[in-house]
Amino acid sequence: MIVEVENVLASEELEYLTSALSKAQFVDGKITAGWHAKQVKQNLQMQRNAPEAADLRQVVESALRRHPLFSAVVRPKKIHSILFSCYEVGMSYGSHVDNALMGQWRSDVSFTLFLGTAYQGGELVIEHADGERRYRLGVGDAIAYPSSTLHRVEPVTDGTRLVAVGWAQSLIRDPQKRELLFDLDTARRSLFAREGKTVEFDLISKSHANLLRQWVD
Ligand SMILES: O=C(O)CCC(=O)C(=O)O
Ligand SMILES: [Fe+2]
Repeated sequence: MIVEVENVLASEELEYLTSALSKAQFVDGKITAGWHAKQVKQNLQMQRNAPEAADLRQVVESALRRHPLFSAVVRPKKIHSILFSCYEVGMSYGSHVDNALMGQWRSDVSFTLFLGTAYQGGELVIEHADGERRYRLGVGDAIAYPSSTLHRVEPVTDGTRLVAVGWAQSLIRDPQKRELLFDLDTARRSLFAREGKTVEFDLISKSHANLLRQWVD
């Protein structure tokens, strides 16, 4: 499931991130790419061990965790490997699949959090069996998509594309099971809002809880 998650960042957080990133040192993005992705990765990223890096990653992680849609769809066990990337004119990231393992953590869901819109080109393109979809979201919004997909970032033709990217290992490894739990949860909440705690609500809640118990990693 691909979800667009709006308003992940509060305005102070966005300001804090963009101001810190405007002063940060950026290095060649190839250093964190897998051996095949290196061939097509042309961007810059903030040095991972810069003194402010851990703080900036924490802002992104906690903003995502507290977002009700992101947490319900992704069910993150671990949010990891957050990077701050910058694409200047001519930079792009060709078609690739993300590494399945990053250190000890699995990548189930990839995300991009958009930190600026002053650029042209630079769409995130996700490939599907039946075609491609292109994404370019507003500032402070994020997209979450399966790490199993081939995807790319189109060349930036004007301005600078600044994003935070990262990965989540989900409590529910199988994307179909994750979607099923999300649908059941959405349905029971809407039923509750309309009719309160009915017998039907209790039965869906029971099924939801018991499936979660069976499937959680
Ligand atoms: O910048 C993006 O939207 C995605 C970048 C990407 O695919 C990656 O860093 O693996
Ligand atoms: Fe990627």
